[in-house]
This record gives sequence, C-alpha cells and structure tokens, in this order.
Amino acid sequence: MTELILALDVPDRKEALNIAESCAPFIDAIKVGYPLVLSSGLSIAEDLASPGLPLIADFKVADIPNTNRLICEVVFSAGFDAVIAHGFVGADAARACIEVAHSHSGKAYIVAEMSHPGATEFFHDGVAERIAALAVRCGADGIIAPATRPERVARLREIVGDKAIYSPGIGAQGGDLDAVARLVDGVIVGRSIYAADDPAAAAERLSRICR
Ligand SMILES: O=C1C[C@H](C(=O)O)N([C@@H]2O[C@H](COP(=O)(O)O)[C@@H](O)[C@H]2O)C(=O)N1
Repeated sequence: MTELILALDVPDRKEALNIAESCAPFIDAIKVGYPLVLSSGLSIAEDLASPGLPLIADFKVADIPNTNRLICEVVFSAGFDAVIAHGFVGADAARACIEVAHSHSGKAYIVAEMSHPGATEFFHDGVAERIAALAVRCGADGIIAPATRPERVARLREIVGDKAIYSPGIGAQGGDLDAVARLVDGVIVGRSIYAADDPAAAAERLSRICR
C-alpha cells in the first residue's frame, strides 16, 4: 500500500480546514507548508488535529544546527508529527532536526532530490545520492524524492533501503502515480486534490490507485 499525503497548500484557513475534513477518509497524512502556516499561524496544527491524521511540517529546514534545533522544537511543540528538512546543509544540521524530531517521538524526512525542472541544475552527478546516504547515516526516517523522475526514485531506493521515500510531483507537475506508486512509501499530492472541483472525490480516486 502506498500512503497518500495531502499537501494542503491552501492559504485560506477556512478553505484548508474544509478540504482537510472532506479528504480525511481517503488520505494518510497532511503536509502543511509555508503557504498555510504563514497565513494561519502554527495554531493550524491544532485546527487540523480533528481528523486525527499525522501532520507533516514542510518547512524545508535548512539553517545551522542550533537554528534547526530551535525551529524543530517549535514545530513539534506546536503539535506536528514530522518535519521535512534539507540535507544539503550537511550532517550536523540535518542531525539537529532528526534528533529533535525523535526526542518528541516524531519523524524527520530529508529532501534528497526535488521534483521541479530546475532541480536538475544541482541535484545531479551524485549530489542526491550523497544526500540520501547522509539521511541514512544521520538516522532520518526517510527521504523526499521526485515523482517526476521515477528512475531517480529507484536509484535513491538502492541507497536508503527500507527507509521511507515520500514522493511529490504527481499530477500538476507531471508525475504519474502508476509509475511511482510501487517504488515509494507514499506520494505527496497538492493541486490534483485541493484544486479539484471535488477534492474529496479526487482524493478518493487517488487513494484507490494507492491501495
Ligand atoms: O521536491 C519537492 C519538495 C516538496 C516536498 O514535498 O517536500 N514538494 C512539495 O510537494 C507539494 C506538491 O504540490 P503539487 O505540485 O501536487 O500541487 C508542494 O507542497 C511542494 O512544496 C514538491 O513538490 N517537490
């Protein structure tokens, strides 16, 4: 089974909560990023608690170790269950996020390779492989890898083994769910769900493919 994670990039708090509630039966977690948290504040984590789904703070944490630690302490104290951090900042900085996450019985996922076209300017010639290996070495719970490039997901799977791989880029970015579902532990989907005429129906349709 492949998890379906809703990327709730909906700046309007009321609309976001309505979409989360309606999609809850068909999704496995909710990813909250800057669009919603900057518009609604960290208390959105409390508002989103009612569906009882894991909440992932997608803040792409990428600072020095101490600042990463401070950020993650706020994230988990606000009620999030997981955090997404960058790995290019090095093992000490990534480890700061991972250690705080685990101290709160939470999880930390490291971005190994991104899904958008510009990512290939830097995530090539082994860079992503090095970040994936860093994630494993630092004890991360998994990595983020591009659903837009299934061959890259397959390569990174060779490095991370049975650690989780969560893949964004399905639908709006051109990624094909059928092509990656069997390679990953979960897919991260935003616009194909929240921008659909009927988000719940869209989530239900995708969840059937994921099961
Ligand atoms: O490489 C990455 C990293 C990042 C992530 O998941 O960490 N995401 C996020 O995944 C979601 C895809 O949304 P949509 O395109 O389905 O509307 C958005 O919230 C992006 O910020 C990527 O899209 N690619």
